[in-house]
Amino acid sequence: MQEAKVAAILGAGAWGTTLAQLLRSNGLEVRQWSRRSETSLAATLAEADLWIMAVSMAGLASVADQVAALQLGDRAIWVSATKGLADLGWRTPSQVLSDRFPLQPITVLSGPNLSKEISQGLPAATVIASRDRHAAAVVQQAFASDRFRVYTNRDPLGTELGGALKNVIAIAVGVCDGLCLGANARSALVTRALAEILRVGAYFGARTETFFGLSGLGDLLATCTSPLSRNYQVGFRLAQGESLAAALTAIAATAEGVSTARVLAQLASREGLELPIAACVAELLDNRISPTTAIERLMARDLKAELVRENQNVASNTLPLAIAEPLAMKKTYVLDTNVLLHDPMALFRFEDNDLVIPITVIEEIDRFKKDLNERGRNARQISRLLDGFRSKGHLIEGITLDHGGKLRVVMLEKTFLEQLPSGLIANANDNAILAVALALQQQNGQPTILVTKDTNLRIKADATGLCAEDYESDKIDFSELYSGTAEVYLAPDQLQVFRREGGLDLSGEFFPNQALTLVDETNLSHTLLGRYRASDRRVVPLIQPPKMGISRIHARNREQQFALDLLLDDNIQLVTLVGKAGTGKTLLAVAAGLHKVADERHFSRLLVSRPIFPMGRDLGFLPGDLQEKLAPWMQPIIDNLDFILGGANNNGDRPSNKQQNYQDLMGMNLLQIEPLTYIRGRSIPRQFMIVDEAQNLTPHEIKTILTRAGEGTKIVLTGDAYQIDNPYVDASSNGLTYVVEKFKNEAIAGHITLERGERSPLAELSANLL
Ligand SMILES: NC(=O)C1=CN([C@@H]2O[C@H](COP(=O)(O)OP(=O)(O)OC[C@H]3O[C@@H](n4cnc5c(N)ncnc54)[C@H](OP(=O)(O)O)[C@@H]3O)[C@@H](O)[C@H]2O)C=CC1
Ligand SMILES: O=C(CO)COP(=O)(O)O
Repeated sequence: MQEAKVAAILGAGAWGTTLAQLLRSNGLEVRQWSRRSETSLAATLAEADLWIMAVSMAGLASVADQVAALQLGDRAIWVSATKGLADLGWRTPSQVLSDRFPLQPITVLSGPNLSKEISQGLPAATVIASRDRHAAAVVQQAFASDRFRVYTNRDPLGTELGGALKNVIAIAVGVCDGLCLGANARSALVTRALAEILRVGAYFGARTETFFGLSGLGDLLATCTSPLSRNYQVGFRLAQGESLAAALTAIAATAEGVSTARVLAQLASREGLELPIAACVAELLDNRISPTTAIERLMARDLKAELVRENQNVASNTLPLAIAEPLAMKKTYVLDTNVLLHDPMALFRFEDNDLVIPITVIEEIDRFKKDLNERGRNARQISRLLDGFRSKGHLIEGITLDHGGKLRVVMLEKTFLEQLPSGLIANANDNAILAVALALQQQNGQPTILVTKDTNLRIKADATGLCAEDYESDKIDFSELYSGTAEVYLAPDQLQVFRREGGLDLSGEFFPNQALTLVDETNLSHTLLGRYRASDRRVVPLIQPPKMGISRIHARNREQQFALDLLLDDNIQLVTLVGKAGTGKTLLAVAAGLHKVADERHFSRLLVSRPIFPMGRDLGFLPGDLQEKLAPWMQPIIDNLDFILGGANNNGDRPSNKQQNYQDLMGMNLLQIEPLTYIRGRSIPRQFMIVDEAQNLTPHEIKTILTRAGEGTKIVLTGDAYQIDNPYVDASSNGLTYVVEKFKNEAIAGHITLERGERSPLAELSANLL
């Protein structure tokens, strides 16, 4: 990971100065600029790794324009630290930046961060939000310290809306406190405000859960409960009878809630959004109502239920009360072809929102339906599902799905295409789908979101002002993937009990079969290894491999010991091993499989398989019979078998009869190596089955494999989420990552992430650096 060394901060107010202090104490070189500085903007930004925007919203667009005019390249990562909303087009600060710097990585920094407390060295936490994981990690690293805890998330929009909207609410709470209305009134105001914030979030298509994190609820609480907040102070002073001008002069700093309230009032009236608190604050600020009238107006609103969708069996009812109401706003999701080809069941994954399939998507799906691969099968499944829906009504008029949402197929009208911005070719399928979504956005009273796995289409949508999302229903955050291991600190006598009695009762939350390193808390170099047994909440010792090793292979590090333990336990029917090249995952799995089949005879056969995805450019037509054609793809497995059966040492020395050995096993029907293509439709009883390179499979494909497991079969999935050759999955949406998370609570499954490379120093270095 690239490390940030130089940061340029634009804005020399309270926040910019505090951010500079945080970065300097982490050893970064920091340059700060404001419109009054003597140093030039160009000199401040030149060669900096981070460009941090910390000017008030009022100056953000003009400062961004000045930076863009300098044309300094797109290497630096932007960090947007401003909290506000632009009055033109309701753009958030990072959107204003991305309009001008479309090629640069953009991150958002936001959280409960009253600058005064942070500059005094008091502890605080914040969020770095970005769609660009790498950029978020670099910025996280630059700011994180033992007094400033930095989290990341992938919802910059929700993160920024939380930060902008809480300023308005802080003004309202300041008024409430200034009028001495008490704690009950303040709590009611903050709670109802959360509903209002969520409503805005739903309108823009932000993620609901973001508003319950640090940048949402966290910042709302900090700003509404601390007199340090300038926005709160403005409200408090208004309640004391001061004019807005006098209040702003007195605080002598930015109170973003003033302009944000006006922007929200405009949004509410133009888009028909119910934002009573923001509307009242705006009227108060413009001196159209008094503080007392503002409060009276809020209290005199129509009586209504707190929970709008009571007694409906929908997911939102499991969420806190205040959020149910904003979720009542339905959205229209327009689905791209690649979403349905990736997951035909996507049709059922949008709760009670409305779904639209542009006719172009149907035509594209039709083109794939004869394919003999996964994509073809999914295309056929979509066609069958849509055909089945026809019995419920006309797809063009819309049919109601079981969850309550409407599904309709929308024809492409000429007028839709005419509305596309010039420069977008009307006869491209992507643009036709975009045109339908844009037209619906204009016709619809509800938020419209284009869902596509195509990054470029999402960028085009963004450029045309349409909200676009990746399809993430089966996505797992890879950076937070369950590792399968944990450390437990114990007293020396507890370690003795574990050793003496062959186990130890353990309190605490662990996953079934989680590998535990028991650390002596008085001597950290003294450790014992065990595995958590969930049935009786005990940690038990690992299975000891024979002295000769497993098929002569010995574990070389702790992670490999954990992996072998899972591989050797016959009660564990599913093992997942994730690790980069050279960590030994495939070798261990093959060694354990051979041992179980040939030595212990516990399984009737070792079946090793891998999906066929060429690495790099395809070789084209290959001569020979099936085995010969498959040889290049199966060679990595054969290399592992060579190594084990030939008893090769680490210098690569091997006896000359090695090839004979694995072919002997195949002749005896103890070993079978075959591509995954041949697995579908079969039942696989009493076999030790290894699926190598499982990161190239979709969740749906993995399901097909796991459901083939017959009586007494053990399945081992191995892979490296950073080496994906399948264009339809990524580190977070591939089947291997998906299975790790889905099975982590199951007693018949175990997982280990292997981090340490053991192949060679060069292999290890390459896997880390490249
Ligand atoms: N203070 C805090 O605790 C936090 C603040 N924030 C956010 O950070 C942003 C900045 O806040 P903060 O530093 O506290 O505010 P200050 O009022 O202390 O400073 C504002 C900064 O913005 C600059 N600025 C204001 N208007 C313009 C303009 N029209 N053109 C160019 N520059 C301009 C000012 O320049 P000059 O110095 O020349 O006047 C100054 O550098 C706000 O959006 C705020 O919500 C976020 C988290 C915490
Ligand atoms: O954003 C802030 C705290 O997170 C600062 O709030 P004020 O701008 O109201 O002081």
